[in-house]
Amino acid sequence: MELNICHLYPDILNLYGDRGNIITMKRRLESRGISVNVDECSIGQPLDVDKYDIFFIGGGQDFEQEVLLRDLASGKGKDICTAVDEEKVFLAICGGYQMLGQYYKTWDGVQLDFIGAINVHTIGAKERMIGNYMYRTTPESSGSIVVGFENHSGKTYLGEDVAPLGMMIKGYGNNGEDQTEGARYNNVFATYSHGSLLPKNPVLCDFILQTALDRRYGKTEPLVPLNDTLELNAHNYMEQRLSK
Ligand SMILES: NC(=O)CC[C@H](N)C(=O)O
Repeated sequence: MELNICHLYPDILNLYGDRGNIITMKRRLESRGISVNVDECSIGQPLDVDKYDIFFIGGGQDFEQEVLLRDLASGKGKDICTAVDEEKVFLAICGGYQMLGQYYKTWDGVQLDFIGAINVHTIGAKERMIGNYMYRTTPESSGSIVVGFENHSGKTYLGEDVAPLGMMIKGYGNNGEDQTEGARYNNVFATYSHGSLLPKNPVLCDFILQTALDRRYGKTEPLVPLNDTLELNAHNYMEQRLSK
């Protein structure tokens, strides 16, 4: 088996080492003998939607998000919507999550009209939501505890047809108001978790990989377990700290 991963806008949306999620997916697949190809697609480069099983979009500041608008409007936004409708797997972080939504109105009143691949919108607040945080994903998204780090001014609100990725245990999540965190629509997994999302949360990582394999090959054998001692040490340390 093999999976093809597309890293969208790696040179623009690249906060807090979000790229580590791609390294983790690749390593965890290759450890099971599954080949992985990773391509990058940025501004001005055509996107061949059919070629990919997983799309990854990292986080970025308001400025970088604005830089992308023209490229998205020139056709890539539509291509991304097609991929979402075709139930391709997406992992989108923070600014990349907001970009999949309808729009982002920044705290200083600038409206960025995004692609509407998922029915969410984001309104910037003056006070940023920053810190280590923790949530439990819904059963449809692995039902596991996720530890992470969030840093955003945007408050995201989910539309009717979009489920949360999880429910908050500690921290702000989507908006600091309704206890939801992230979004799940078709095979889109969107979250505010930066940096070490998949390295520290191997259960969620394998769930996402299994989803991509099942979509491409039909129902596949469960992924064989790996030795996750280090990953779970890091996970459990944060979980304990955040439980206090
Ligand atoms: N960390 C990020 O990706 C930031 C996203 C967005 N610019 C915000 O502040 O809400």
